[in-house]
Amino acid sequence: MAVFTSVTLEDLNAWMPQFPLGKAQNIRGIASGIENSNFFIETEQGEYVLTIFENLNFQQLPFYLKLMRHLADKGILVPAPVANAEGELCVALHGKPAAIVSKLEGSSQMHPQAQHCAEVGTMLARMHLAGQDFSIQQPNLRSLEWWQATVPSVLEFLDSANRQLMQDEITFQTDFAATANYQSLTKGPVHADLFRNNVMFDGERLTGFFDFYFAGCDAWLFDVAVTVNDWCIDLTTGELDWVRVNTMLAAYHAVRPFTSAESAAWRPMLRAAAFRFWLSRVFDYYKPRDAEMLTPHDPTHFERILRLRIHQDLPALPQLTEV
Ligand SMILES: Nc1ncnc2c1ncn2[C@@H]1O[C@H](COP(=O)(O)OP(=O)(O)OP(=O)(O)O)[C@@H](O)[C@H]1O
Ligand SMILES: N[C@@H](CCO)C(=O)O
Repeated sequence: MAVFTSVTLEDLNAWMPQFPLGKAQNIRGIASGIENSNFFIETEQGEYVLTIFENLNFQQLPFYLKLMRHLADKGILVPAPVANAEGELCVALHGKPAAIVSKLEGSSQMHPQAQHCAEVGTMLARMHLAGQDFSIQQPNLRSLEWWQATVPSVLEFLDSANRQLMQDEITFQTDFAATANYQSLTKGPVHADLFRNNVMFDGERLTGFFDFYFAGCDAWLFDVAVTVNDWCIDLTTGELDWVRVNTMLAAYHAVRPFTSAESAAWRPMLRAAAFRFWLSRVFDYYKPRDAEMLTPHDPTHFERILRLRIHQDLPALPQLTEV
């Protein structure tokens, strides 16, 4: 179970008076998740989620929590962090940063149909637009700089074909990031990890995006590519399902039209999105932070997706019709 730091009801009630939620009546550890310790808590004001951050620090967290607050205030369906009496969203618990956020209704849709992809595409575009006037800048901490620093540390664990693929791709992505095409892409706060397990649905109704702790300022198209690479594929082969891709892209485009620069960058960005998760999964697999507690994700899944995105035919991004 992914609770690295345990919290009893007594611990919680000693800490809770600073929040306007009354007494906590129950606390339950959440088994899924590999980054943080998460709990459902029942308070006099209803159910909330308590997260203890195992890897992020007090300097990094205001970006994520204030972004969620900003988006929630603009009507984007995301968990709303609760401030304490001093107006702080992030407060130490057992010496680690912790936050309370609202609990989303519903559950993850692990077998999405086109309709679910449309809902995700629409909310993603709305989220990008709503984040435009967010004032805090923090880079995506899992982008090019992290890739460049991390690749050398994992090459020794790969066979020669994968070592070659990883070296070729980091070179390709370094060159791509230096192009005028890449530089001209619209950037802003992105979720950067919008997988099926980070979105809640109640039937076909999307009830929220969550787990913003890989968010950062990056190209909006990177967010679209990460999302397509998880929501619109056959999970066993990594192949794109063109109906789901086209439905998600059309829904996004109807809210925030894609630019011609984004069309030109689509394939490199799908590759970047696959590479990011191949690398982080290889890293977590071979260099786990705590080997006993983490159940690493399968790295070969994204190696397969990266190989496909380099060569396969791709559905084009929708374009504005010229008049
Ligand atoms: N605001 C929320 N509302 C409802 N459920 C939530 C909320 N936040 C987290 N959960 C539940 O807790 C589980 C774990 O949360 P989360 O995915 O954020 O953990 P994590 O450790 O960051 O995991 P990972 O990085 O592996 O996705 C989710 O799958 C979801 O069931
Ligand atoms: N979504 C990531 C896990 C970290 O959030 C993955 O599937 O590798």
